[in-house]
Amino acid sequence: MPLSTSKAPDAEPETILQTSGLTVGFGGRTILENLDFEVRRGEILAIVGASGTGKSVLTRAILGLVPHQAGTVSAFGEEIGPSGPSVEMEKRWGVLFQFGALFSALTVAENVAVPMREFLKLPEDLVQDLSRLRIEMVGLKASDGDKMPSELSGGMIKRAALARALALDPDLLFLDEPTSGLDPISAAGFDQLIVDLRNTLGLTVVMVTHDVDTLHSIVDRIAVIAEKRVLVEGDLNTMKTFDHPWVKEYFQGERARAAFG
Ligand SMILES: Nc1ncnc2c1ncn2[C@@H]1O[C@H](COP(=O)(O)OP(=O)(O)OP(=O)(O)O)[C@@H](O)[C@H]1O
Repeated sequence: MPLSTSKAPDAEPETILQTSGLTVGFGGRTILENLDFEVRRGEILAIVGASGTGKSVLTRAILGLVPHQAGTVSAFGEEIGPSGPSVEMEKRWGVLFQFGALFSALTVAENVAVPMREFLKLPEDLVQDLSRLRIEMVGLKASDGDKMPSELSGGMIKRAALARALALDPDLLFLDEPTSGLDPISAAGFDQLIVDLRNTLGLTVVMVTHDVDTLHSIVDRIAVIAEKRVLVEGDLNTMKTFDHPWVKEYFQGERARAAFG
């Protein structure tokens, strides 16, 4: 059953993120070549592809965490120069890493406060209030803010990491396999949370995922990475009719049929 995905009314298609001719490689081995990709304001876009095709490399190249050899990356209408994204740009996006990447020696609330302390000069009581707000926004209890990451379940770790990704009230959210390791009910709950946040905060969401239920229930558009580029992009129906061995197996294979019906 698809989740409620109604969009904010002002979601005019507008490119918020774009790569043009992007080429990324390591030690003479090209992973992505001449890759064109765009993300429109307000959408939930999923990057899918076989293991090792370069989905994480693409997001890391966009975030400026790995260098690219050719092409351009632009975010919010501004090209990211050779020295990587500006601080102003970094403040406009939040990242949820695959395993949460919480600081194990800090409480949940302290983790959420890290970006605020790094980027904003706010009085301490405001930082604490904002951290609590973010924690509640992702469906955790305010009292969970006092817990250490080691005391959290897998689902709570994802939510705590999401609260930290939302710390600076970003426009754009990157999620790396957000539902991996969650049971189906927790995964569905997390998917609904992402939709709700997109709708209430007006976020744009880019996620790397292998979760066919997520693709079915909340994603607006899908970009398939294969053969070092975006092989095809579009909605689920486009994927279901695209003639390529991996795309066919992924979107029309047994597991896909179970999810897509
Ligand atoms: N820093 C690096 N140095 C050298 N090779 C790298 C580096 N980062 C990634 N690679 C290589 O790039 C290729 C793509 O990796 P990437 O992690 O993007 O795959 P992926 O599509 O995200 O896979 P998965 O679905 O399994 O997470 C892999 O062959 C990987 O070994």
